[in-house]
Amino acid sequence: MTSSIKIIDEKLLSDNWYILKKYTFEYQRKNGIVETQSREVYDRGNGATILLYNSQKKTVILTRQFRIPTYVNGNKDGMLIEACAGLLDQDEPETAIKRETEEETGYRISEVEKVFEAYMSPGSVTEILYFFIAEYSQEDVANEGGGVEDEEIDVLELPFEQALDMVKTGEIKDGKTIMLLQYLQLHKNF
Ligand SMILES: Nc1nc2c(ncn2[C@@H]2O[C@H](COP(=O)(O)OP(=O)(O)O[C@H]3O[C@H](CO)[C@@H](O)[C@H](O)[C@@H]3O)[C@@H](O)[C@H]2O)c(=O)[nH]1
Ligand SMILES: [Mg+2]
Repeated sequence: MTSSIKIIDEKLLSDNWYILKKYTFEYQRKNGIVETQSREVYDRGNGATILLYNSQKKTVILTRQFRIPTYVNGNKDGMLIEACAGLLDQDEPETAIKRETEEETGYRISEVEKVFEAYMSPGSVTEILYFFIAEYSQEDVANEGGGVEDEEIDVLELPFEQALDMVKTGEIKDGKTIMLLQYLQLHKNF
């Protein structure tokens, strides 16, 4: 299929933190008719996420932090359990995820395995998220984690089976985290 998109206007709605724009574009429908559409697009850069696992102990490392968007949409105390993740901030995905892993979880990991990449909210957010997994062990601890600046991140070490159960019960409700837990279940013979 050939794309025949023509951007005809790009209006900045907010650059208060990240960038929200309204795009007006010509889009050719399957029947050949060209119509003009407008969509709001939020650009907060690309990100990376990682699931740390220990094959011997059959455990994983997750994080817990306050997420205001979930609080205003039904998550009672706003706390969310997630795989470690962060924005790339101009780095390559592998460099960025090693940096975020050390900042958020305290583990300094040298070998990471990229498993896939995905648009996580393609109707409105530009972001591609790069997904990684890595083995961790006690020897990899470099600091106590918790994040940088005003971040307040708890580090959780959980039995893998318990984490999977928490997906079923709804205690884990974050898309990237569920994707990574299921990847591990499918591919790592856990
Ligand atoms: N002051 C201010 N700070 C903000 C704002 N938006 C984000 N921040 C702060 O910017 C920092 C970004 O931290 P990262 O660890 O780099 O990113 P993240 O928020 O964990 O994002 C990760 O998870 C997201 C949700 O799953 C992913 O969308 C994203 O790709 C990334 O993987 C956080 O401290 C966050 O509070 C804002 O509007 N104002
Ligand atoms: Mg983060």
